[in-house]
Amino acid sequence: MAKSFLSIEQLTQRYPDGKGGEFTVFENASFGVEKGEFVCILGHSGCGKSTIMNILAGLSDPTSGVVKMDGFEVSGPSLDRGVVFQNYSLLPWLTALKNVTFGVAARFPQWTKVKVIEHSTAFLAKVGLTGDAIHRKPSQLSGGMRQRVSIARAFANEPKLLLLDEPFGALDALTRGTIQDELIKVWSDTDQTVFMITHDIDEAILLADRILLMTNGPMAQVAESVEITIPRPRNRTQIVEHPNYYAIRNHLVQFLGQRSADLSDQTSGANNRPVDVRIDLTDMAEGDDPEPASVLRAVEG
Ligand SMILES: Nc1ncnc2c1ncn2[C@@H]1O[C@H](COP(=O)(O)OP(=O)(O)OP(=O)(O)O)[C@@H](O)[C@H]1O
Repeated sequence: MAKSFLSIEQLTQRYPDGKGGEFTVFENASFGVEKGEFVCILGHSGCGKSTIMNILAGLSDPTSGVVKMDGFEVSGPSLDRGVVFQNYSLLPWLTALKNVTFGVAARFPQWTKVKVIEHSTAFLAKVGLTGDAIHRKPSQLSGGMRQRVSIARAFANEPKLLLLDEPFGALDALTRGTIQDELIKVWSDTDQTVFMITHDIDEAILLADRILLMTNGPMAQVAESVEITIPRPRNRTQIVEHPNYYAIRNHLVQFLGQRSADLSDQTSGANNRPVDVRIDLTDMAEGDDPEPASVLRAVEG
């Protein structure tokens, strides 16, 4: 099997349990992400999503296992991997524009100052920030605007991989919807590879090419990789009318409501890969029996 652009190989994370022993967050987790893919990861609180993201970012080392990007082992943070956290993490003493140019100038040291500003301004505009707003400091911006700056900053650096850790978690539903649309727009313009943590099933279906489902911890597993068989461009109001929408949604709800617990705390094999799940009602002829078994094709990955 050809190696993926991002290859997570037999990742194990154990932590001290506070009683002299240790507990295993996940063991031998293995999966891949292809170049240009948008992958979301869903799972209950504490299953290890942020731990995986921190390892992918190079911010922490796993107990064992490796992550390879473009064939090279990830170790330590790098401008090749951009991270957007829920809490914005902007530099408070710099304006929105300077928060973006700061990273762009470091990423592209050969660029002129004018080019850095043009590039950064263009990315801020992609997320709806123009005019006076880009010269304000984070404390003078709303939460939604700050998160737009974070997203613009991350994309403007053109990292090979963008890691988004619940980037919309702190936003109200309306702002969240607008910024999700902007995120899709920037992503489709740039063809970045994105790995995103979310707790929101509908957000994941709207944004992702594929959703990874984690069982509950300890000993969590990335149990399934669910393909989102809904064509792009997707629109939040029309997507719900697609025949696959509720079939996929019900599958995810069922996993998180039941199977994530049923499958939890199981010892895992040496190479613990998710099962590929493809749900597509559109390739059924009219009059076919819409039994889940006939539309749900699970293939060992
Ligand atoms: N540095 C650490 N030391 C000890 N235990 C840790 C450490 N970091 C995380 N954990 C534990 O590892 C497990 C996984 O944590 P993690 O934050 O990755 O989960 P998560 O799926 O991202 O949760 P949430 O959705 O609530 O953010 C939890 O039980 C957590 O308490």
